[in-house]
Amino acid sequence: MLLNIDGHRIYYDMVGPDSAPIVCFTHSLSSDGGMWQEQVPILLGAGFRVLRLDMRGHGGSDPVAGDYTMAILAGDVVKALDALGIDTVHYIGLSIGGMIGQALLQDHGQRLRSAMLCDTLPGTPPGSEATWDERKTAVRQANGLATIADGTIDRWFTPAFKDRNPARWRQIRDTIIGTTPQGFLGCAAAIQSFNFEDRLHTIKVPTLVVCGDQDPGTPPDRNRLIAEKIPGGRYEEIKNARHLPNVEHPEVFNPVMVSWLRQNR
Ligand SMILES: O=C(O)CCC(=O)CC(=O)O
Repeated sequence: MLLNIDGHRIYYDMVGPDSAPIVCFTHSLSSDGGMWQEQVPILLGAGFRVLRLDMRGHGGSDPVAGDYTMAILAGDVVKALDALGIDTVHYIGLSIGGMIGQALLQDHGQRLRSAMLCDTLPGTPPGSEATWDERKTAVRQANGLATIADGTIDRWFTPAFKDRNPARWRQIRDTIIGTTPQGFLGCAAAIQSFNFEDRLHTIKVPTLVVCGDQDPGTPPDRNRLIAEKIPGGRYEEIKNARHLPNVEHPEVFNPVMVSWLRQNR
């Protein structure tokens, strides 16, 4: 389904009973709401309603040209909630979804009942400018993400997972390649220019931070720091997982998620 937000269409998917508390998911850079498919049936079974939003230029959402900021991307989430008539949600975001989550926690905290931030960062890591410039150049030159897809998959999944579930990682690789260059470049610019570290202590919403123990791009120490700086923040690590622990080890991730949501229901 599509929502018109300021003239561009945002794709969303909402399932579950009208009266149930809503869990709102946002995804990582160059993925889409499909990265949460291992979580949806579990949440429906636990009595929640599930909303998945595709970021601009990702999945089924229209690309918008130019550089984005975390505030702009958080604004898309708030406008989508407004358009759907939703007051508050339990928020779960991974990677850039977790960065958008920090923007929401700081500037729109009244819309969140709880937050789960996964495999994310509190700010642009020092020294990462060149890495992001290289990825952006590769995407611009190829006018697409095909040339960065294999490197991305290797940061996202362990070799053991790739052996165990080739159909799933290939599906996610195809989603990476299907991401629009504008969506990737706009979001990459947002990742290159944000810093929430100094304001994390102002957050008042219950927050859990989760990270794969082998995540190379958004590593455990950066995630633990976010939990330490948020008053009452909690931290959990998923063993033997890289950047997408919800896909790599749903049998560990899902009980952590459901237990967290039940505590804050
Ligand atoms: O995946 C994201 O949303 C941004 C952070 C990132 O690039 C991590 C990675 O791909 O290793």
